[in-house]
Amino acid sequence: MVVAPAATVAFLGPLGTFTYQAARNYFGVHAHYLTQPTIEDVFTAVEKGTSQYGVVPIENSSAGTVGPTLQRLLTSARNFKELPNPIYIRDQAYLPISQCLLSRCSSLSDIRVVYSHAMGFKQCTQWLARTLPQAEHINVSSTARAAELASNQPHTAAIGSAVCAQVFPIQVLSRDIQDANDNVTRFFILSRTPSESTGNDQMYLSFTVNHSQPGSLGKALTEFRQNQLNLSMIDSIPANDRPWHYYFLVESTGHHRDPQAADLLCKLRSICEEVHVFGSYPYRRCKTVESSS
Ligand SMILES: O=C(O)C(=O)C[C@]1(C(=O)O)C=C[C@@H](O)C=C1
Repeated sequence: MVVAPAATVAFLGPLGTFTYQAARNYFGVHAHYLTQPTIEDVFTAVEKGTSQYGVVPIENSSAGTVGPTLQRLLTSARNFKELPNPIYIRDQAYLPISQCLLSRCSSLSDIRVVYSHAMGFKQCTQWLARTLPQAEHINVSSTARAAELASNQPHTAAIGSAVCAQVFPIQVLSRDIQDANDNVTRFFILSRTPSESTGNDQMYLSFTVNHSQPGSLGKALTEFRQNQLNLSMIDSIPANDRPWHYYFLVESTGHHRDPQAADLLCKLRSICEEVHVFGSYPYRRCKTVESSS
């Protein structure tokens, strides 16, 4: 019997991050997990072939898009031709997020410093202002890294998952401290091979336009409507080599190899600059507290 080798999966570490939980839910217990210090390193591991797959957060239902993921997607698009192995987004996964306050302190009044990932702080802004107004906030690379730091230092706490209390010597002081009831993060699954069309997909792409031409962005977006493709997300990132020039990152229905989407891409290439497809992936509906009630 030939046993298929376990998939290798790079994720934002250390163990205990929400990204790790999303990766475990998606790839299961038998995959080989490779912890990475930053989101950028997850991309690099897939590009270099150190890992078959990568898992990165893309957006949170209350705190919005994850800047480092957008930025790194764009870097890989701009270096596409030089990359030995271009990467594709090939699937997506959702994870409900319950943020906890984790600490070695037994009382909230002993806490002077709180560590977390920027997205963790954003999700708990009101709770922190109400409960720990005295505490300094320090951004670190992930919520589990925050828990690791707080587990080694007195008078500190971390915002992160309850899972961190199983990984580091730290206790859960408060649970569900996020401001929104329905708190969900969406993750992209990266690989060096694109996915096949399923007939019900979404795709993610970037382009830039001639900013001196009035209506150039409007014209590009109208093409999606004319091809019956429904837009679900649009972000803009400043081009660091051209002040006041932007890249637009757009998600819509469709698979880039389907006729309607291929026709759209053809039109976009004729009216926009630097059109790049990051990949297509099956459309998945996210179950929220609201939609299930
Ligand atoms: O720091 C973590 O635990 C992560 O997995 C990153 C991340 C994010 O970037 O959004 C993932 C889910 C939560 O929204 C908070 C943080």
